[in-house]
Amino acid sequence: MADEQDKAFITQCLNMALGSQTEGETSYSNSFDVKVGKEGFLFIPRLPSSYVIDDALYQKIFLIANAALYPRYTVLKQNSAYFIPLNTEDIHVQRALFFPWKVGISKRLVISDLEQFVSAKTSRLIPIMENLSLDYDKVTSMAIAGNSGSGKSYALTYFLTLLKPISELIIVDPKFDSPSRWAKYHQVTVIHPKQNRSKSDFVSEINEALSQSLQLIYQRQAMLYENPNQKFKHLTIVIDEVLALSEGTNKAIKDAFFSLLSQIALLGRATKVHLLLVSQRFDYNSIPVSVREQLNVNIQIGNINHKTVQFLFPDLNPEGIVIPIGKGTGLIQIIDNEHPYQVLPLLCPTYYTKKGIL
Ligand SMILES: Nc1ncnc2c1ncn2[C@@H]1O[C@H](COP(=O)(O)OP(=O)(O)OP(=O)(O)O)[C@@H](O)[C@H]1O
Repeated sequence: MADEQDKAFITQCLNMALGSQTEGETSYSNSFDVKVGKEGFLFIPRLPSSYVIDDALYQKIFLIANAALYPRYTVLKQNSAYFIPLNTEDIHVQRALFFPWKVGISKRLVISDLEQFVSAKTSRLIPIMENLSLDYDKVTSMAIAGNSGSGKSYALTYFLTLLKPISELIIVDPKFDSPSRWAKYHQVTVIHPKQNRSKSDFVSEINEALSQSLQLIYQRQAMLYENPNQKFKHLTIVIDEVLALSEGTNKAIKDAFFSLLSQIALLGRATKVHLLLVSQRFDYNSIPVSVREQLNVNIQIGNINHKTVQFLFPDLNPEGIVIPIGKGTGLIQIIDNEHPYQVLPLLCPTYYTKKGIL
């Protein structure tokens, strides 16, 4: 019954708003039909039609439906028209445009005591929103981007706290700020700049740590060669403000830094060595393209527009995605076998913790 209501509602919205896009044709003239399923809805054009079935039509339907179905469903933005074949012999209606959705809208997690939350957690999943969790066994590299004040450090502290029980951590903190304080409190290794040392010296120290991690990858690869079922403990290399490392650094040292990052991003997957990178933006100055291509959790917080999403979501036109208002909000994309291709509105968790750690 609910499906019938949703179908009637979507059909009505499309009839009224599509107008010029379908050359004035509507479902009343039998020019298209709508079908609702669990995973999304179908727009079934009746061909031949006087309108063109192309990306522009697909995006227009997305815009109309996503706004009309908010907050009942979140229609998942696709980069281009999503065609599916239909199981019929009738050539006029053998294809449909598919609009996948998630029931409801993204909801923020609010955690009243972060330490207690972490110690009470039994599964290895990392909760991100009320209906979204991350399986760390299935991802290798993560990136958090956002303008100043958007909530990157706050989100990073959350991830550090949740990762600590499941992963060894090496933290690089060029700003000598909250990650260093967090690391001191939790007795975790941290590399930060020191007063009497130069910038290049600092990046060399990071390269040393990256090189050791790469050695670990090689050792683990050799172990996997002997026993493919070998299990390893996660190791995460966390780098805050990556952009700060490449600016004003001696070229040879910067090149070595980029090369080490690339190798770790490429080879870390099977050997459970991860990168967690934070930066205002991820242009080609901050990380090599090959690292960007390996990222499988992309988080952009703060301002969301064509310009800000161009590095982490190069194919995405954010138009029509409802971005929640508030601190630590934006977009998230998880690329693994479990989640279909999707970019979701994100609200980073809000948590409370013992005073003085942040
Ligand atoms: N998810 C959230 N829930 C509640 N408050 C948040 C959230 N995210 C950020 N904030 C608040 O917003 C403020 C700014 O966040 P934060 O310092 O993490 O920004 P930033 O992106 O790291 O900025 P900068 O690059 O200048 O360091 C913080 O004081 C924090 O309390």
